[in-house]
Amino acid sequence: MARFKKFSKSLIEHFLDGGGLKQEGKKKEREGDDLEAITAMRRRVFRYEAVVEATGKFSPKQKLGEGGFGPVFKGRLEDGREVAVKRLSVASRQGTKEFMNEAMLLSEVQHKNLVNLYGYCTHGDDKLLVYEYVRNESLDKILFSREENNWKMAQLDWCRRFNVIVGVARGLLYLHEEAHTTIIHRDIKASNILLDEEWSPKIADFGLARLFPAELSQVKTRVVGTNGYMAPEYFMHGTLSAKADVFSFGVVILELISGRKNAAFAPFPDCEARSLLEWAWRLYRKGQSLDLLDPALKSTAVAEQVEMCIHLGLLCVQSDPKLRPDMSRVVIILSKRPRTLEEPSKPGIPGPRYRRHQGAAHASSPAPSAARSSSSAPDSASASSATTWTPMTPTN
Ligand SMILES: Nc1ncnc2c1ncn2[C@@H]1O[C@H](COP(=O)(O)OP(=O)(O)OP(=O)(O)O)[C@@H](O)[C@H]1O
Repeated sequence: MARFKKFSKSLIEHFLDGGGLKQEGKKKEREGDDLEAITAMRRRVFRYEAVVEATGKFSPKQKLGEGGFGPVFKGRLEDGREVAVKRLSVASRQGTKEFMNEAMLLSEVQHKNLVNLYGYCTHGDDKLLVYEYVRNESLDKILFSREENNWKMAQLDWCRRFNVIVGVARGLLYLHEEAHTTIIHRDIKASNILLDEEWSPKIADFGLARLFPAELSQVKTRVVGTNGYMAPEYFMHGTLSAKADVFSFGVVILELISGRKNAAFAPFPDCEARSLLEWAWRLYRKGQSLDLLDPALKSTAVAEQVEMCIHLGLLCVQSDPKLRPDMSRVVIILSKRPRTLEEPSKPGIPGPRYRRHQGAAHASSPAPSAARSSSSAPDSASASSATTWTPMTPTN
């Protein structure tokens, strides 16, 4: 942890200084560390012209999508590698420091269930992140835009969906407990889970991730997140712990099983629930969990596994973060499939990308991410008529 802090700070200073090495007054050991780190970093710095060429001058035809930090373009580098280039929009108000933060985090963090950052570059106001291109793109496109993704949807049978659950769990465990420092993703959702050519999941978008001091169990911080996935304690009070990711992961499990988007859940005949989580909970209590199943999974589902995953999903989305399992327990549950699991308590109500307005300090003009977000009103169950809601800005 200490090493990473030192590493980050010195590299940010180096780049903000236009590359000048501040060697004066630094200890030899630190100089060695810095030089090693800078060399590693330089290897990852792309020429702007190379990125422009790879993406066909950021051709709209090569645009893969657009998130809170700006558009993402598909490209091919001179050496043949396919890449996804995230062009951070100037209007996103993300500063050079944050850009460096994401770039450094990702280049340090390597796991088969995390998207690999090949490199990055800056050019004037332009800041670009160059990622490996993940062939089957994001889970949300497959699950929630089925018509355009018919073929991919047909490939996403139960066995593959189960593997996605397991892979994302492993990726998150790595971030929370195994990486050189604890990293809370903060924005786990279907659009941040990419699927490779073998349908293996890779967690994307560490733009919201922050270094999280291992010695603290939780910190108070600004709230950033996405409609339908945010843990209630995080969006209501800004209380962030790894259990916020566990909550979002639970939402993803239930979306994968039902094929329904939590944020766009609309009650249907005979469904009294107002949200996907409530629906899953009610079915579970009636012993009818399997009714949650996406009809597209009927022929491939393994009933016992599906039931266990629904149970696990409900444990993850419990209102009280202390009751949610941590990711190491989640991975154990998924691999050992214990016969008995504790009863889940009522699910929490996920927050939108907005938070309760608590005075002038929180008032800010809508950030592009919030403005573009499909979220609209806060969840009715958690909103009071006297409450106003402020769009969240990206972390800075
Ligand atoms: N490495 C990648 N490989 C393939 N497709 C990608 C890659 N990265 C992003 N994409 C595609 O680009 C789209 C936009 O990605 P991005 O991460 O910017 O936004 P998002 O996750 O949808 O939203 P937000 O930034 O608000 O969280 C994704 O939905 C995904 O389909």
